Amino acid sequence: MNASHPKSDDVARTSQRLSVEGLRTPVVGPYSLSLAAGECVVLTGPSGSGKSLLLRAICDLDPSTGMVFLNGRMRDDFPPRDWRRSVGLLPAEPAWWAEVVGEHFPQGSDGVLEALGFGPEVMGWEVMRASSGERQRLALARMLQLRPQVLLLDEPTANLDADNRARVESVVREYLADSLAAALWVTHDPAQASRVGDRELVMRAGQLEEIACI
Ligand SMILES: Nc1ncnc2c1ncn2[C@@H]1O[C@H](COP(=O)(O)OP(=O)(O)OP(=O)(O)O)[C@@H](O)[C@H]1O
Repeated sequence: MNASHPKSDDVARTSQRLSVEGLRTPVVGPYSLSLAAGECVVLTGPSGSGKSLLLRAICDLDPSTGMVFLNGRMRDDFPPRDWRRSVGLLPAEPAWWAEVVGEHFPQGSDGVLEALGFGPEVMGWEVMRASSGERQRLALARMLQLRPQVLLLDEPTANLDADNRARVESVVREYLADSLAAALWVTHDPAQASRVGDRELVMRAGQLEEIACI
């Protein structure tokens, strides 16, 4: 093997916000992909094809083999808590560890809650009184306050009407532009894929296929 290969691999990884190489769990993979700074890549594919499991594996919530790099640094070199703060997962059904919304926002709101359609009174709400669509938007705001460098978004607008869908799309696009974070955005909506995606990856029969976004 040519001795220059490892170095050129390092250069390629460092130039990407996220690099995934041969990532595999007992159920899905191996998958390889990369996300550039500021880029939004949409992930589509049939129900049950493994999109959510790929996001969980990248975030390190499920055991996996293969390699994942953030800005060229290997996932194994990060304390697990730091990895999960830097690579934020917004699951389809987010978990809540405190009863009142404000407890999840110790620094208060930084404007994201307002941009997502909430008034200041939301801080006093009990989480369980929020609708599923409200909880989805609250979970996005909670994740963004940690300033992640990669967003893994699992159908983040699945429960939303058109106005709130537009709010979420706009908040995420602005966040990526401001912070140069990258996003992997799972959607079943072709119109949304072309609105938010810079590229599209389709998961089909255990393969990731790249198609151009229209
Ligand atoms: N722990 C597990 N062991 C075995 N199979 C699993 C496990 N968890 C999920 N699966 C299966 O893996 C497949 C992929 O699930 P996944 O949730 O990733 O699909 P998806 O592409 O996100 O689907 P959807 O678009 O419906 O959300 C499904 O068939 C699911 O039943």
